[in-house]
Amino acid sequence: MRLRNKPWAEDYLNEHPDLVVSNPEDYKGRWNELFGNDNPLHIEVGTGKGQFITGMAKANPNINYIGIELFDSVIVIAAKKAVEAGQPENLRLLNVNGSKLEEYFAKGDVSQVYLNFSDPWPKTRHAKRRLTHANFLSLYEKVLIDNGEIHFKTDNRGLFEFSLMSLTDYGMKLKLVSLDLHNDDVEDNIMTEYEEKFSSKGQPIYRLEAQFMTEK
Ligand SMILES: C[S@@+](CC[C@H](N)C(=O)[O-])C[C@H]1O[C@@H](n2cnc3c(N)ncnc32)[C@H](O)[C@@H]1O
Repeated sequence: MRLRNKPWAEDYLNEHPDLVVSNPEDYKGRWNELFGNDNPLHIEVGTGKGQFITGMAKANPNINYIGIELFDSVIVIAAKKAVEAGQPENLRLLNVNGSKLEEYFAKGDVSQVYLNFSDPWPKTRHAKRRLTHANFLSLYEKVLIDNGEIHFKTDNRGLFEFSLMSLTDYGMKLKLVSLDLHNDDVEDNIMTEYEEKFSSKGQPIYRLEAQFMTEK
C-alpha cells in the first residue's frame, strides 16, 4: 500500500521515476539490475527530508543507497533535495512502510541499515512501533547479508537505552557506542535534519553500530 494521498506530492514523485521507485517489489532480489552494478546496498528506514541519504550517496559513489519514507509529503522534500544535489546515480527513494521490507528486498539484498532519529514512541504500550524493537530487528535480518549491520543515531536517551537492550537481547554485537557523537573523534559524520536541529540546541547525539551474529 502506498500512502500517496497528496496529489501535488504524487505528481512530483511520478515525474521522477528514475529517483522514486514506484514498483519496488519488482526489484526484490535484483536491485543490482536497477543500479547497473554489484555495489553494496545501504538503506535508511525513516529517511525524512533526505539530507543524510543524499549526502551519503554523494560521498560514497561505490555504495548504492535507498531512502525509505512513509509519508509522501515528506519524501517529496527528500526527492527535491536529491535533484538539487545533482541526483546521484547511486540513490533511490521508496515511499513505502519500513515494516514491509520483506516485500521489496530478498535475503542478502541489503548490506547495511541506517536508522536516524527514529520516532521514539515513548509509551510502553507503543514499544513495538520503535524501529529497534525485536520485531523490526528480525525484519532487517531477513533482508541483510550475513553479519549485516545496523547504524543508529538519536537524540533520545530513552530510545537509545531501549535500543541498546533490544539489540543485545537479540544477540547482536555492539561494535561502537557513542554517548556524545559530536564531541567524539568521529570522521565523516553526515548530519540529518533532526541531528542539526537537536545538536544546535546543545543536546548530545547518541550513536551505535551493531552487527547481526549469523551462525554458520
Ligand atoms: C523523526 S523523523 C527523522 C527523519 C530523519 N531520519 C532525520 O533524522 O532527520 C522520522 C521519520 O521516519 C519516518 N517513519 C517512521 N516510521 C516509518 C516506517 N515504518 N517506514 C518508513 N518511514 C517511517 C517518519 O515519517 C519520519 O519522516
